[in-house]
Amino acid sequence: MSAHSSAAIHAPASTSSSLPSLPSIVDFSALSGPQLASSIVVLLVTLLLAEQYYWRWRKGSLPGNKWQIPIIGQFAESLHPSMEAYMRSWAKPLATVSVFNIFIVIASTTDYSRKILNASSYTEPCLVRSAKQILLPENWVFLNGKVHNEYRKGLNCLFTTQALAIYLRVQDRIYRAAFKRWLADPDPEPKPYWMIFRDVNMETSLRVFCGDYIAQENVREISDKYWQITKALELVNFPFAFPGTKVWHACRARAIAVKHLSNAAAASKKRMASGAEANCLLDAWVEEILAAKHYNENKHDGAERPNLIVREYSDHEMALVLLSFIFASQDAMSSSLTFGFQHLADYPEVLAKVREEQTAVRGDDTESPITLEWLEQMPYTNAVTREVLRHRPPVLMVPYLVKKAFPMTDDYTVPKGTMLIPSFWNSLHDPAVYPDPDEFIPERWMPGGANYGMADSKNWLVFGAGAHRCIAQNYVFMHMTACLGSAAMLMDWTHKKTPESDEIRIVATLFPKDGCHLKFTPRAKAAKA
Ligand code: HEM
Repeated sequence: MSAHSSAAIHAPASTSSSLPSLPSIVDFSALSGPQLASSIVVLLVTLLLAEQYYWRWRKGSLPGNKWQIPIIGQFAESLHPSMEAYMRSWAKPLATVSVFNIFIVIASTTDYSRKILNASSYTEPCLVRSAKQILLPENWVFLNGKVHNEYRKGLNCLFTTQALAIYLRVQDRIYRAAFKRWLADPDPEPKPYWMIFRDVNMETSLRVFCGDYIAQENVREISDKYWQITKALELVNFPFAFPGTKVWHACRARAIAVKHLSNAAAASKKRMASGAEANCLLDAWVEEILAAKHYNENKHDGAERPNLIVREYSDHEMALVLLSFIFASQDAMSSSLTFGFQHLADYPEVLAKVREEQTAVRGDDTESPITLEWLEQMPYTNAVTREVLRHRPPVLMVPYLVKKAFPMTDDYTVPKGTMLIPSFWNSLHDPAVYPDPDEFIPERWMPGGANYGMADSKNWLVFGAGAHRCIAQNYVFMHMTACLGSAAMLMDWTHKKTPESDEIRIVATLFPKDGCHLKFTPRAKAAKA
């Protein structure tokens, strides 16, 4: 038995012999009924006043309610997030909220957001409050500092040009199959497509990540169950994962996903050991590990190979990395695809330019799978992707946990334990940087446009910044540009505008409030025009 556990076992015995027990200090049995009642009232009032005092102390000079609803704070509001409420909190550079006594500071200027994202000695990523329960505490996304940087370096091999070329082949196959299904829909009326885009996106992710190592019925199962995870992605959930709560459902969904992903990792290791060709992200990863091992065993000059991955990854560890990718991508990508299709229908002049570019690159060839070389020759379609991401940034905020008091301004230090949230909407809708920021204008990214060549400008926070910036930015551009470009080439679609089309619904990320009513029809003749 370890020294630690034996000390823990012996402690109560020694304390009970040296300290008076609680009833001997406050002998409740000696109190009359009214005395007991008034003692309890005094105790409760003291606790409630202490809670209010603590709130004001943490808030300091920052704006925010003078008083908090006891215990739950603004929990009710956080259950139904709305753009209107978010906009109110972004009206000030720093705003404060409390939910179940979790003190939250929301930062909404570019300078503050960047300061937080680059303060890894003061902060660590906490995603949303329930994320550790859902993704499991050992997941690499919760690492920070040097150990995080090292781990992340080992994952860079998953997003090389060579790896992206493999993924693009898989994506092309899945989009085309989805387009066929949408075109074959006999219903003449437009219908909401946001959940359909979501399903296609999950299928794309799982096939890109796991190839054919996951059976179709398991892809379906993960996709269906994953909705439970999306629904649990509230900033702050009910604190206990009791059976029936959203977090409890999400943890059950995660267990199923991890089981299938672990099995896929094991199958990829087995297949790649026999020298097979890489067909998916897992294969590309295993191939890299095998190549590194081989190099290590055979190197003659003792030189280290750059980006060498020398260690093994267990099936479970690989599954958790894939889960983190699904977690990071599923909702954001579904949101961006939905707005991409909606905007192309609402701005026919933009769609016409996309088609012109697609035809210039592909000619009459609508059948060959899209390639990385082709994508490089599509600056306008890429500009559409960039503008969709700016106009409707799918990740509005990234919560961090303050692990050491963090001097935010000259007169305000964010206390340890605070959930500190940089938010990006204001940066991406700043009229000084993006003229007419609420308009959808892909031309701003083209030669002669206001933002041409400014992809790395200070305000471009779509993918965050600093050590935890999105690892898959190139993948995102490839995914969106390939999908929207091919759709424009192969189909026509109409968007039924409703009063809610331009309003935003928040379910983990942003979607058009009406779910985006679309109807797809073939474009065989026009494609040849
Ligand atoms: C429209 C799509 C996407 C958007 C807008 C987006 C945005 C973001 C943002 C804002 C962050 C946090 C950055 C920070 O804390 O500074 C992030 C992190 C991350 N993203 Fe993405 N993302 C997208 C798609 C993806 C995809 C497709 C993947 C995986 C295939 C992915 C994997 C990750 C990972 C693993 C992290 C955490 C990185 C780390 O902690 O080192 N994301 N993403």
